[in-house]
Amino acid sequence: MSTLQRVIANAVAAVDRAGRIVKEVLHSGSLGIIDKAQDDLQTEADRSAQKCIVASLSKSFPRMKIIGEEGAQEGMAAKDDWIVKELDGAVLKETLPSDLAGVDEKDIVCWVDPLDGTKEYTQGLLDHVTVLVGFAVGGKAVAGVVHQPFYNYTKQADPFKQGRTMWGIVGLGVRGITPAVPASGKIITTTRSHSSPTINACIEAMKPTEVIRVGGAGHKVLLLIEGQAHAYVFPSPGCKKWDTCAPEALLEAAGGALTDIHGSKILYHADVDHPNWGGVLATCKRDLLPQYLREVPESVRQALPVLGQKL
Ligand SMILES: Nc1ncnc2c1ncn2[C@@H]1O[C@H](COP(=O)(O)O)[C@@H](O)[C@H]1OP(=O)(O)O
Ligand SMILES: [Mg+2]
Ligand SMILES: [Mg+2]
Ligand SMILES: [Mg+2]
Repeated sequence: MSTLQRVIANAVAAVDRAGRIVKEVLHSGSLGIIDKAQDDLQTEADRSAQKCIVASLSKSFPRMKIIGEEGAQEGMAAKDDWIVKELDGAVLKETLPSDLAGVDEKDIVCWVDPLDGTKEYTQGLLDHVTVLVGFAVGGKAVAGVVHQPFYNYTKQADPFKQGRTMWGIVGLGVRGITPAVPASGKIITTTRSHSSPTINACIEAMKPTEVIRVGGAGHKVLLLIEGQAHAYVFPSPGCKKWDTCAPEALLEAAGGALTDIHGSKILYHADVDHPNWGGVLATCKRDLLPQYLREVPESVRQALPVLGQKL
């Protein structure tokens, strides 16, 4: 059994526990909101869910490098029942692509966003929330685990029996989600809570038939995979590597593509800068990406630094 496969299997089990914590905090009625920076909130759910995922993965895979959005969380003990040792059986049944099967634990970099869509979580837009665990090897996003705790959420049913988990491995495919493409139009999804004149100018230049403004990098990539939007356009440095690693791998495994606004690969080595300085551009199908890249106005390109290598 390959190490990467065991790591992904553990992450699939751990995100479910993290999603439970996200629900428990919501139902406690006390979100414990902290302002980390302007337009950058953290809640008790972000803190505790990160502790759960990082404590679980680091216990079983101590040589893997794990980078979480909420930092080291020093002084905060993980409760015993937050530590998930289980490995998801469905992941273990798969056969990994040969280039990933032999990867050593110390060469895996894990990017954790314990709660993506924090702003929307605090505003009750619960379906925008995802838990993201991405895995990179050699700087490339190769596997992504995405949990959506409030998928099709209804207050009438048991909250802990709701939610879904999706995962994808580049070269293998996706599980827990069925890829589709929009039937017609030119539908762009983008931020609802971190907008800017540059973002709006870029979208306007692309002449979409519809713009879907929703929260979360994970959520927007799910819209691409499920055929509700053609492109995710975010020419801003606001998204960090933990926002894009798992969504990028899931999208690529589903046949789409995610790069920066210049078409350069986003790099996920352990020592990289955390912000995605070149912004984010993603399409539901990989062959749609060049068209959207050509449509990025020169003024928008000038506003964002060029980094990395072209895809
Ligand atoms: N200016 C910003 N500061 C901090 N985080 C940001 C910023 N812009 C985007 N993000 C992160 O990227 C995600 C996608 O952006 P948006 O929802 O605006 O489209 C956000 O939910 C947030 O992740 P998180 O909620 O995990 O902090
Ligand atoms: Mg955040
Ligand atoms: Mg995020
Ligand atoms: Mg987050």
